Amino acid sequence: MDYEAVTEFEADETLSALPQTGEREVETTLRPRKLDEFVGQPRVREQLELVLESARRRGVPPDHVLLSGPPGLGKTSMAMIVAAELNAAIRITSGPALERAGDLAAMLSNLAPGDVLFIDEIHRIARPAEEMLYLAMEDFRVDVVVGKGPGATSIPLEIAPFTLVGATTRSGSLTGPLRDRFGFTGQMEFYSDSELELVARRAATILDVDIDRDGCAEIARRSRGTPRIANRLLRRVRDYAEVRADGKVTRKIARAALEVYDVDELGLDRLDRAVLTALVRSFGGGPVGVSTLAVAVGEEPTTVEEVCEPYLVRAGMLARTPRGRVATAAAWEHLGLPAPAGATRGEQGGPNLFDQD
Ligand SMILES: Nc1ncnc2c1ncn2[C@@H]1O[C@H](COP(=O)(O)OP(=O)(O)OP(=O)(O)O)[C@@H](O)[C@H]1O
Ligand SMILES: [Mg+2]
Repeated sequence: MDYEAVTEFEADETLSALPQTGEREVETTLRPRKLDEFVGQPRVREQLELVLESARRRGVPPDHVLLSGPPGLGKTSMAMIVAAELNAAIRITSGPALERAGDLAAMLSNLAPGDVLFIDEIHRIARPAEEMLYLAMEDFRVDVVVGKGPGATSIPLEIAPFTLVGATTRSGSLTGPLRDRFGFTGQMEFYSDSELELVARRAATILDVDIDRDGCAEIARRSRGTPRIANRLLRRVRDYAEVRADGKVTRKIARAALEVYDVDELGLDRLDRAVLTALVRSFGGGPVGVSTLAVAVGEEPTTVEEVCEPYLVRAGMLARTPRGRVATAAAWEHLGLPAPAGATRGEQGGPNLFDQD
C-alpha cells in the first residue's frame, strides 16, 4: 500500500479491542455463562474453581476477586460467571459511577448475604468511595458520616457478607491498600490462535453461522488474541457470506471478507500498516520519534501510541527503543520487503502492555 496516498483514516474500528456502539446486546448473547463454557485462561479458571469450590464447601462467601487484563479478554464475563457458579445475585456498578462515597454506601447497604458486587473499571473509583470500600471488604462494615462540619457524626453500619469482584485494565494504577484487600487476583492473558478458534466456533453455533474449521482458523489468526475481536470478525464474515455467497463460511470466504474490511493476515488494519510502511519506507526502519511517525501517517501521536503500537509490539513488528521506534525484521518481511542485515528481531508475545503504567 502506498501510505503517501492516504491522507486521512476513517474511524476504522473493526479491530478495536473496545466494545463498539450497538455491540452490547450481541456480546451479552455470546457471553459464556459457566466456568466450563469459558474458553481459554486455563490458569485463572483453575485457580478460581478452587477458590469458589472451597468457599462453597465451607458455606461462606469466597475471598474478593480482582480480574485484570486488556480489554475484551473476558473480565466482565468472568465476573458474571463467579456469581453464577455461586448461585448468587450480582449487582453491577463501575468505578466512574462511584463518585461519592454515598453512592457506594447505598449499594453496599442493599446487598443481601452472599451477593456478588461487581465493580468494573475499579481503578477509576473516587478516593472517598475507595476508602469506604476498605472497611467494607475487610469487616463488612461502613461508616456513614451524617451531617457536616464539627457536628458531623459517623454511624457504623453493618453490611451483609458479600464478595467483591473488581475488573481493571490497569492493575498498576490500583492503590496498594485496595489491591491488598483482594484475596485472589486473576491475570487474564491474550488468547492463542487455537483458543480463539474455539471462541469463534462457539459463537458461530450460538449465532447459527455455518462455518468450517479453516474459516474459524482464518478468523482466529486475525483476532489479535482477543475474543471480542474474534466474535466481531465472525459477524463481518457472516455478513459477507450471506450477501456475496451462499452463507457458508470457508477459508476462501473468510479471506475475501476480511480483505473487504482491511484486516490483513496478521490482524493489522490500515493504520497499523501505514505506520509500519512509513517507518520502513520514509525512515529506513527507524529509529524515529513517535511524533514524527504520527505526522507521517496524519494521526495524533496518542493514537499511534495507544491504538497501534501495543499490538505492533506484541506481534513483534515494532520495537520501542530509547532512541525511537524501530521496525523489526518481521515488519519488513510482512510488507514484502527484504529486511536489512542489522534489523532487530522483535520480541513476540512481549509484556502485557496495557498494564504498565
Ligand atoms: N473465554 C471466552 N470465551 C468465549 N467468549 C468470550 C470469552 N471471553 C470473552 N468473550 C466474549 O468477548 C466479549 C468481551 O468479553 P468481556 O466483555 O467479558 O471482556 P472484558 O474483559 O470485560 O472487556 P472490557 O475490558 O472492555 O470490559 C464478550 O461478548 C464475550 O462473549
Ligand atoms: Mg468488561
